[in-house]
Amino acid sequence: MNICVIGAGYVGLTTAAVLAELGHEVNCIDQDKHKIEMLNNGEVPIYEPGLKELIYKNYNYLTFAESLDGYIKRASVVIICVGTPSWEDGSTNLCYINSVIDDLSSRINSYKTIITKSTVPPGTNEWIYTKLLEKGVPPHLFNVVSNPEFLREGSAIHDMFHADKIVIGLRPDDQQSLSVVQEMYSGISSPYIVTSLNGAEMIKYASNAFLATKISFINEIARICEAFHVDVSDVAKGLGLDPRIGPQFLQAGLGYGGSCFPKDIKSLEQTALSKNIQPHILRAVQTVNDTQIDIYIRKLRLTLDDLPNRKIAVLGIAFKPNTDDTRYSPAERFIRELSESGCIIHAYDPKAKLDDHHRPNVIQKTTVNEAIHEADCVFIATDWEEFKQLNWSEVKQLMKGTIIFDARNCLNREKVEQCGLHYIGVGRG
Ligand SMILES: NC(=O)C1=CN([C@@H]2O[C@H](COP(=O)(O)OP(=O)(O)OC[C@H]3O[C@@H](n4cnc5c(N)ncnc54)[C@H](O)[C@@H]3O)[C@@H](O)[C@H]2O)C=CC1
Ligand SMILES: O=C(O)[C@H]1O[C@H](OP(=O)(O)OP(=O)(O)OC[C@H]2O[C@@H](n3ccc(=O)[nH]c3=O)[C@H](O)[C@@H]2O)[C@H](O)[C@@H](O)[C@@H]1O
Repeated sequence: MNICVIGAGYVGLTTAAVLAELGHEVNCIDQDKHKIEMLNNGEVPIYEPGLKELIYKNYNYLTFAESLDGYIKRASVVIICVGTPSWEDGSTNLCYINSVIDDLSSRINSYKTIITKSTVPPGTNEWIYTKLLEKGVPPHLFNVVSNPEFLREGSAIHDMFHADKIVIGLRPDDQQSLSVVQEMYSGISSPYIVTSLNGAEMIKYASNAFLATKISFINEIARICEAFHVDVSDVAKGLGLDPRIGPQFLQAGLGYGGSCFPKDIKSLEQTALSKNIQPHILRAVQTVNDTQIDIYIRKLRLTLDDLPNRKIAVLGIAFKPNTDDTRYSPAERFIRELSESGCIIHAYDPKAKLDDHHRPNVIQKTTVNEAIHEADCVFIATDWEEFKQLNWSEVKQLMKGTIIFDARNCLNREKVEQCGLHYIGVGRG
């Protein structure tokens, strides 16, 4: 098949590379000139494990361009993967989707299956269909399909090849799109969930909201555990063995971040409010998440006297391990809030860079040892494997103080304490 993927971000690039690997000819379009130049020069603008290799392997089946011109004509399938950020009030800003519809409408001259992979609120795909009709695209030349994406950054390629489901939302009279999508994904043996356009959009939001709820739930439980000197990791283990609950997404920590959970939960909240439905759970999930960092700053103040004159090594800047993505990263927010105390912060991350708007007392170091050197406290803000594998005797030698603050509960407490260091975790008594 000839497929046009619009948007060369985390989702668009992964989709393009995976579809090329499945044997399709894929044209990936992005309005960002710099990204396209990089891709055409053999560079990949984001860090995602295995992505560079998959793109190189399929270079002959992939093209990268700034404009849809020429590519739409050839494509039978168009996949929209542009960003859907939040407006100030939390509702979804559909300006990028809107501009794609404008770009597409004047170029559709033969039948296209238009698939939306971007996360969009219920009703958006119906609106896309109507908008294309209003712009004069004849109904026999297109159909609109909702195919939300469930990949996680850091394991995006694996998640796409081994998706636990492929969700397809169709218009009621659409008889042809399901077989088009099945042909496109042939090679991926995941179960299909076929529903309406609105149904597919809701499945995506409900999934992210449920996962975020699990995280805020365990973070609230961690607060209670702390007060009763109980280790929340034991509680999570006990909870997770119940098959009705499951073990995943019960890791207490600094709270959830990233480009999706924060915006998608806000968007679903606004969607509910637009229909006069009070989303009590969604509000509580956000309240817990928004206050999680404050708890750990307060704890740090209690643990270290004279915080303004201390040096803190913060390990981790990305919102989670195995990515360079810092969008809504709890680690970056923690660094920003902690820096207001005046203490010196030496930050380190294997892949992510601090943004340019930090105070002068925040310095990014290029190795973990440089960050730790002479530190009063080491604060684990992102659970990278590199931090879990640290040699704690060597860390002790390099540090000035002895406090290891494990804000992701990812370290082996005994190993840390055996080296004469003082371990503090999240909700671990
Ligand atoms: N990042 C993730 O892990 C996941 C993201 N999603 C959803 O997928 C969508 C995309 O997310 P990301 O890939 O993270 O975004 P991103 O911000 O990394 O990439 C979006 C790309 O679209 C391009 N773009 C915007 N308007 C355009 C236009 N009119 N024509 C051509 N290119 C245009 C931008 O230049 C950018 O490169 C969002 O709706 C997000 O919620 C869904 C599942 C996972
Ligand atoms: O819609 C999206 O964009 C994607 O959002 C998440 O994927 P992602 O944001 O890449 O990362 P997650 O692994 O879900 O982690 C999100 C945040 O929650 C935090 N988290 C996760 C799990 C946990 O137990 N505890 C916890 O604090 C992570 O540190 C991170 O900050 C979902 O897991 C994907 O299914 C979805 O496709």
